[in-house]
Amino acid sequence: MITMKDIHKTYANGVTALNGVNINIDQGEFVYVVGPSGAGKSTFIRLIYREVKPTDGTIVVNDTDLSSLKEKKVPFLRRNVGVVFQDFKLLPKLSVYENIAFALEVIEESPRNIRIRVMDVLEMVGLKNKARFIPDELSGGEQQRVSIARAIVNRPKIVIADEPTGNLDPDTSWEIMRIFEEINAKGTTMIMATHSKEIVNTVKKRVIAVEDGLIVRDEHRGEYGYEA
Ligand SMILES: Nc1ncnc2c1ncn2[C@@H]1O[C@H](COP(=O)(O)OP(=O)(O)OP(=O)(O)O)[C@@H](O)[C@H]1O
Repeated sequence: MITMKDIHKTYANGVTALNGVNINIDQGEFVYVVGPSGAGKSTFIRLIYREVKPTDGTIVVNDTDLSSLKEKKVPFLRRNVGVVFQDFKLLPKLSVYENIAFALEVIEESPRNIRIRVMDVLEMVGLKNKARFIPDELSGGEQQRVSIARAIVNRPKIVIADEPTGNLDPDTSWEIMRIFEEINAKGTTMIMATHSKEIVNTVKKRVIAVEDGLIVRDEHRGEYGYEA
């Protein structure tokens, strides 16, 4: 499903973010990526949707070797990898509905299918009644739910979330976690980088800890393991 072999990443400025990462993540797993600031968590996550290319090593995602993937094939990879960001990254001038439909319009889904699928995911995240709102008219938690709906509308095999609750209050963060658990329960792999000790120690999952560009711990039903 996701395999990294001896992955190294040194950015153009000479900073080495990953320094020999080996990992295997199976379809349907729920994985937290934890570690101190600057440890390499975002770099690890960005490799999976080819936002970042490794300097060395091989990475295979959904049977595709990303090391040799041609640039023009990257959009095909991204159809199977939904991404959720800390700052939502919604298009401010488009409605909730349009923000989500956009992901399907680019792959030329029929208008009828688009309508059905957008309303389905809006129902799942509890925002059917806000389809015509623009992002500014929503709370942070609601905006994050829209971005989750956008990430799953293509029915990807993997959903990646980089600090998805970083800008949200605790109650809203639990709502977001409930949605991620529901997505995962349907067989989607969930990979989430987080600094939330409370979430990791409450909703127990596999924990991968990254420090200085290396995986230093990998435990099923693991603990956060750092001071919050
Ligand atoms: N685009 C980039 N260009 C140059 N250096 C980068 C780039 N992105 C990250 N880095 C550097 O790589 C190292 C790892 O960064 P990364 O963002 O992966 O860490 P992180 O664990 O996600 O940190 P945080 O918890 O603060 O988000 C850091 O030293 C960072 O400054």
